[in-house]
Amino acid sequence: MTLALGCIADDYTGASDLANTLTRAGLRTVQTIGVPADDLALPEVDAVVVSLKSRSIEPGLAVSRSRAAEKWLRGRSASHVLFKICSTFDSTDAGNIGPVMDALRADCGEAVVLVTPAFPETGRTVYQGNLFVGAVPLNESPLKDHPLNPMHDSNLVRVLTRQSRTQVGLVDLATVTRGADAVRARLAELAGKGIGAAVIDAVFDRDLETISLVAAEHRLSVGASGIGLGLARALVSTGKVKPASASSDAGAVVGGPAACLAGSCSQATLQQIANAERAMPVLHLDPEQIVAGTSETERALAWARPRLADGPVLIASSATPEAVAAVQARHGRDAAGHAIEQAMADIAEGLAGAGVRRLVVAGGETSGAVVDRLKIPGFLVGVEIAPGVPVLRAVGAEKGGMLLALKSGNFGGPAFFTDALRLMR
Ligand SMILES: Nc1ncnc2c1ncn2[C@@H]1O[C@H](COP(=O)(O)OP(=O)(O)OP(=O)(O)O)[C@@H](O)[C@H]1O
Ligand SMILES: O=C(O)[C@@H](O)C(=O)CO
Repeated sequence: MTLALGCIADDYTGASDLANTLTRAGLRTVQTIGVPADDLALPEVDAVVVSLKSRSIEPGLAVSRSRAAEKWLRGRSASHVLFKICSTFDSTDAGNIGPVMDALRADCGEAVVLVTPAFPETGRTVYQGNLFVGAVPLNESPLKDHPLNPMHDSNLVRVLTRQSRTQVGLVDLATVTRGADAVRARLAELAGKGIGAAVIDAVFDRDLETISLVAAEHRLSVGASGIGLGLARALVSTGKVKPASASSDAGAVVGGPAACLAGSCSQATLQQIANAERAMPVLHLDPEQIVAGTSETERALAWARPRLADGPVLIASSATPEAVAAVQARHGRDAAGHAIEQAMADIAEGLAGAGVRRLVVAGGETSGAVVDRLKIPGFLVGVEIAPGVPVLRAVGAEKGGMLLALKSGNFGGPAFFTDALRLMR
């Protein structure tokens, strides 16, 4: 396999967002869960997105897993590797964006790494190094209340400086607007000063196209699906990849029972759950019971099993920022998050055992726990449900053919769950 583009994603929903973007731009793309095992049969593709669950783990572990993924991708001739992070730069001052970037930069000998989480299609833009979510700076957006990585600073030069060993510079919008040569000159200037990473402004897709023409000449970039789109377009426009048409359907019909699981506590997901109440039975889990280790999982499965024959069900742990803060105050942020993720994985396993073959999951960490438990090694990308969320068809012997949708917390319209199930036939 010879790859035109290698990608390492720090969570599974982000990986499917990127795989969707690359597929839509004409790259044959597969999403793998972790570094693929030698015996996993992969189709001939232009891009592989290796999904890691490395956004909120201990930085040393995030670094070692990312390096292993990079080694695998470079071993398949990927001259450029995109480290896919969240378009809202989800991370803490300890990492993991900076430490992973530093390690991958050292491995590939890059002088200065281009960094931009801009993804205009979903309202993420960067100006003067400040990340905006829609009309508001990151620190005023709902991300200030994220259960695992609350974001309190919109200035990415500052945020990345706190995480990285290298100095961080800025390529501003005025430079990007002057074109690729101006960006090259600015990067050379930064590299000359020993600055190893540059946050780059981008407001429109055309800015990302300019940035990506330059990024494609480098070995490494860090960003979200916006730069992924730019890189894909650069590969197609320079003739390095012959564009493939995106598949127009999700493949063979799977049928059978369907279910939705929500562990995301984002405003978007809370609204989508409220909307789903009108379309399907919804069970709200009790986080206190989960953390206390009682039989909340069995209660959920006993509730779901008799209902599955009548149509889809939704099981949610999602709660308001105030309720999340109360649970975290009592049990600790990581302990609560981990216990709830594992409960979701238990429930997913039980649902699959009850015959569910179509599963929608909301939340990156939640999706990671579920997909790991189901032991799915990778996905082919089907139709797009909403920007950044495709229908995924599992590959591999055990769960092959099963359909999933892994929704990033903030993505999708109010009717996301019913939209997804309509396309997952
Ligand atoms: N009621 C709750 N109280 C406390 N923590 C919760 C509750 N429900 C879910 N969680 C935890 O909150 C975290 C949500 O993270 P997750 O990545 O799944 O969603 P997200 O951050 O909205 O999605 P994304 O990363 O795709 O943007 C998980 O660790 C989950 O277990
Ligand atoms: O970039 C995004 O916003 C998403 O793909 C994501 O990573 C959310 O977890």
